[in-house]
Amino acid sequence: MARPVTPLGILAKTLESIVQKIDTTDTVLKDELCYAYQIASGLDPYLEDCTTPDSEPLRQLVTKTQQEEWGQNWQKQVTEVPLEQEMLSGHVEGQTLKMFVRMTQATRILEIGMFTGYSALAMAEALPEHGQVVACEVDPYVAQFAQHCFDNSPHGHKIKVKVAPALLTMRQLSDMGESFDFVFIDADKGGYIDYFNFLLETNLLAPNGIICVDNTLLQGEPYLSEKSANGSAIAQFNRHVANDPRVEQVLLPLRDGLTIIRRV
Ligand SMILES: C[S@@+](CC[C@H](N)C(=O)[O-])C[C@H]1O[C@@H](n2cnc3c(N)ncnc32)[C@H](O)[C@@H]1O
Repeated sequence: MARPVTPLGILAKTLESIVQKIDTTDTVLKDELCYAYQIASGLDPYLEDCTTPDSEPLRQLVTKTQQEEWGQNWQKQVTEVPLEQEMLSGHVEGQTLKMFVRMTQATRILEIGMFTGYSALAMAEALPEHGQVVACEVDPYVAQFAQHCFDNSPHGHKIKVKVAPALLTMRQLSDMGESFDFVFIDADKGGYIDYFNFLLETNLLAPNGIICVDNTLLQGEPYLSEKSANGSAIAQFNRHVANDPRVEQVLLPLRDGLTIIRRV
């Protein structure tokens, strides 16, 4: 069972715990807490319900990702980095990315951080036949896992996987004169500022290109006083983008935060 990894999911879980524990004769307080819990816990299922369902290959990819023993894989050194099922972005975010690709009519997509390939495949589904997703992933095992899932989809052939640290792949792509009209950043949080700067300072982001960045709310940490290393990295990234006159951006409270960025 996946643990909550979004500000809303954590809020709902916390309210649930309070509602279960509260021992009071104050029925007004109890009713208010139950109301707050219902509002918080009902939102995600409602969003899921009102959003176009995933394709069968995406559903199978999710199930396969949930069934994999990621903790054991890391202990047994099957994977080179620690991975967990919660990394997968999921239905509403996947459909959002797919919608953005259609809206921007992007044909060249760069993904930085692929994991089992959920977001790469969701975006590929929105591409025309000649479109391409170049997906950067540092871990060879999960890259192969994703490739098996892509092979089960009629859109999988549009995805080209590059197994290496993303910045290395980005340098190679830039040297080859490649550029992308849609970029999804969803890898190591400490690398976000470098990825962002590199995209803006090279030809890699096409002149009217869009960058989408995941986890920019990182479980609420950027606006809370206690931060993990990833929380601090995201807080710094968000400040960096907000202070950068080269871009305009909006941080959407979708799942764990999704920032949309364009050059001005
Ligand atoms: C949050 S997951 C990506 C989830 C995926 N985009 C999705 O929506 O399902 C982050 C992935 O980035 C990969 N990663 C971490 N650091 C990286 C790096 N420096 N270069 C490339 N990939 C990296 C991790 O191995 C992991 O698979």
